[in-house]
Formats: sequence, structure tokens, C-alpha cells
Amino acid sequence: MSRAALLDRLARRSRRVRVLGLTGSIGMGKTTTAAMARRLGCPVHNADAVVHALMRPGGPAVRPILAAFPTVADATGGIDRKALGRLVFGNPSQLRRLESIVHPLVRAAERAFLARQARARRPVVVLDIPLLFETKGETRCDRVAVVWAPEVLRTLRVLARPGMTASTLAHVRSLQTTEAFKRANADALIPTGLGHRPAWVALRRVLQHMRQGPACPSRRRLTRTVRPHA
Ligand SMILES: CC(C)(COP(=O)(O)OP(=O)(O)OC[C@H]1O[C@@H](n2cnc3c(N)ncnc32)[C@H](O)[C@@H]1O)[C@@H](O)C(=O)NCCC(=O)NCCS
Ligand SMILES: Nc1ncnc2c1ncn2[C@@H]1O[C@H](COP(=O)(O)OP(=O)(O)OP(=O)(O)O)[C@@H](O)[C@H]1O
Repeated sequence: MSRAALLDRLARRSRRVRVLGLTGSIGMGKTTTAAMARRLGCPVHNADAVVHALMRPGGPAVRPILAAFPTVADATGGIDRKALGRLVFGNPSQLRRLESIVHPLVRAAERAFLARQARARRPVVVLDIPLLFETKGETRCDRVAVVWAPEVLRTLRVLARPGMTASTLAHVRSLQTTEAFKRANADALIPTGLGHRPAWVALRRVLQHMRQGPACPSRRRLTRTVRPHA
């Protein structure tokens, strides 16, 4: 285990904040499920929202991104995300370059969030991270919930978005871990293809078990990949 991972785990253990990682591929229902977690009283840290804020005018990522990608300034002094996407999606080395700027800032925001929630003595919080497995973020979580819907439904959802094409979707999918990997490494699956109620029930169940603590009787049923509990 790396030093940073060890520090994360020790910090969580001492503060007793339990962390549910929420992830899933594009269009599977992370945002909708994260909104449910908030309604269930659970603070949510949204990594995507942090990335957006970092790139707004005056945001801490603007200057380093413009130094690396000088053509992606927008008219207001922020970052033109679509232009940046055109440069990095399809160009692995440029994408790595962007990630090396953005991901450390996202991690710093996440640490600040966890520290705030620990001070507020929150029992359970959610980290909504689209690329949780891709960035090995599961090591910072006590449990991981994966949102999932049948492929055909997900494709229909995503292709209904303005500007989205089948080839863009195929490319984004090729950058992300497979559904099989995500599902095999999930502690819980949140179905989003059956309407809101089943997703709500599954999420509430996970959060209830986490609030009950490490000795909760259903832990084995919940957990397919056994992880140490903080
Ligand atoms: C390149 C950017 C500006 C394009 O923004 P845009 O609004 O056009 O697209 P959006 O962010 O909605 O991404 C589209 C899809 O690509 C996926 N995606 C985004 N970044 C990555 C990545 N580094 N690796 C794999 N998939 C990615 C998203 O999860 C989403 O499903 C943006 O995706 C970005 O800043 N990416 C790098 C930061 C990052 O890794 N973010 C992921 C969450 S922390
Ligand atoms: N439980 C659910 N029941 C019915 N529809 C759902 C459910 N969850 C999500 N959806 C629908 O699926 C679509 C995609 O959901 P959402 O935006 O939450 O996905 P996402 O994983 O956050 O997408 P992205 O990866 O692009 O950010 C939306 O139209 C949403 O209304």
C-alpha cells in the first residue's frame, strides 16, 4: 500500500467516516443515484462537479491547463471543455497530461470534503467518482456501489444527449473499465434500468448497513470483494 493510501485509511479510521464510492460507466445513472443519496441524508462529493469548477474562470486548473494546451481558452477566461475534449479524447498521451494536472487537484478537494464531514461527525459519506476504478479510488472507500442498467438502455440514454454520437460513446467506453470488471468488483449493484424505486431501495439498503457499522450482519451478502472496514 502506498504512503498516501495508508494516510487516507488511517485518517478515515480515526475520524470514523465511512466512505461509499459510487461509480458506473457513462449514462448508467450516477448523477441520479447521487441525488438520491443526498435525499437520504448523505453528503456527496461529486468529482465531476469539482473538475468543472476547477476549469471555470479563476479556477486553479485554468492556468496550468492553458500552459499545456494554449488553444483551449474560452471567451470568459475559463476552459473550453469541448475544445479540450477534442484534443485529449483519442490522444492517450495528451489525456494523461491533462489528468496529471486535474486529478491531484480533485484529490485535494476530496480530502478537504472528507475532513469537513469528519468534523461534522457524519457517519457515512458518498464519493461520486466516474473513474473510480480507473484511478484506483476504490482503495479509499469502505464500500463501492456500481450503478448499472442494461446496455441497450444505457446506449439509448446517452445517444439522446445533444451532440453525442455512437462513435464518441464507443470511444469513451474504450477509455473506461468494462462493465464486467465494475460489476465483479462492486460491493453492491444499484439497478437503474427498472425505474427509480428499485435504485432507491438498493441504495438505502447499502447506506443503512454502512451506518450500522462493521459488525452489520449482512456485510457478507453485501460484499463480494472483501475489503477491510475502517
Ligand atoms: C476533457 C474534458 C474537458 C471534456 O469535457 P466534456 O464536458 O466535453 O465531457 P465530460 O467531462 O462529460 O466527459 C465525457 C465522458 O468521458 C468520460 N471521461 C472524462 N475524462 C475521462 C478520462 N480521463 N478517462 C476516461 N473517461 C473520461 C466521462 O466520465 C464522461 O463519461 C473532461 O472530460 C475532463 O476534464 N477530463 C479529464 C478529467 C477527468 O479525468 N475527469 C473524470 C472525472 S474525475
Ligand atoms: N433509477 C433510474 N430510473 C430511471 N431512469 C434513470 C434512473 N437512473 C438514471 N436514470 C436516467 O438515465 C439517464 C442517465 O442518468 P445520469 O445522468 O444520472 O447518468 P450518469 O451516470 O451520471 O451519466 P454520465 O456518466 O454521462 O455523467 C438520465 O436520463 C436519468 O434520468
